[in-house]
Amino acid sequence: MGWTGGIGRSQEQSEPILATSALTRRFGSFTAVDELTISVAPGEVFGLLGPNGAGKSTAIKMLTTLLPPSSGKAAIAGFDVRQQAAAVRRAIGYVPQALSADADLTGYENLLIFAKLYDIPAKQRQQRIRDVIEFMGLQSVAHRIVRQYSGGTIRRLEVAQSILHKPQVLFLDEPTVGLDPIARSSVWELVQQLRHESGTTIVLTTHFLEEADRLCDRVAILHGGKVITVGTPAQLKASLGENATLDDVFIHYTGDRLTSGANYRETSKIRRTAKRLG
Ligand SMILES: Nc1ncnc2c1ncn2[C@@H]1O[C@H](COP(=O)(O)OP(=O)(O)OP(=O)(O)O)[C@@H](O)[C@H]1O
Repeated sequence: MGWTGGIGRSQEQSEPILATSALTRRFGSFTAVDELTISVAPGEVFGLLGPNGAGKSTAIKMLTTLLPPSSGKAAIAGFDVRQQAAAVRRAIGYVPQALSADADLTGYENLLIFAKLYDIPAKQRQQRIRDVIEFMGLQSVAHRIVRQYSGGTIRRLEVAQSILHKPQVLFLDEPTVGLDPIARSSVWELVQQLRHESGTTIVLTTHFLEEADRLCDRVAILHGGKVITVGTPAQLKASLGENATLDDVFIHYTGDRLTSGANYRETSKIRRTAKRLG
């Protein structure tokens, strides 16, 4: 069986695979995520967009069980992120903004560590790793140390690590930050391939609105921790008028420009990531 054989998504399923209700996270008196209510259908590619500090990463951290909510609810694959965190972790994959592969190991060795972390039975590990290496097109580099990889290849390895256990929902937190345009488009091709061939539901954040427009079935725009609008890119653009772009929609709702004139925080993040990814 190849990589895509066993994920078992039921396209017809009408229940959302991810649903939140008034999900809130406060840090002291500051509310980073404010009553977030969204629902994502199985197989959807859902984008969380918003200016720096809008609450995207905090929302993803709550959904991936890394940060407890202050109030509200979230369920993934029917499991509550608070009460059933272990089951949620088995149902999800997560590629964080920070580098999650060890540069001093080979791609294969990194995958082996993740296979053990995910508790994939020893008898299945080799085959599962081989399948995922093939699926991600990592055959020619699997036995080289990660330090020698290009930024785009590191991201492919990180996605490979995160889907070894065949998650139903994959979270990608700014997967293309710091990558050049060619590497970026190879990561986005991969997202499309994952979605089409394995039916994985994908929740991503990105600063590239054109890419969100091309890839996402629906996007939610966050501002000040709140969802200010949600819809398909086509619906959101049409609501502003003919020839509107997702950039126009973004500026309309947030008064902010996302893709140019990066502020200090954004610039330092891009540089940090670019440095890490070489
Ligand atoms: N541990 C923390 N303690 C205090 N404040 C925090 C903490 N984590 C995040 N925040 C604040 O919460 C707000 C939302 O941060 P978050 O990282 O979720 O935003 P974001 O939309 O992901 O931004 P970016 O695009 O820059 O990653 C920011 O104002 C941030 O400073």
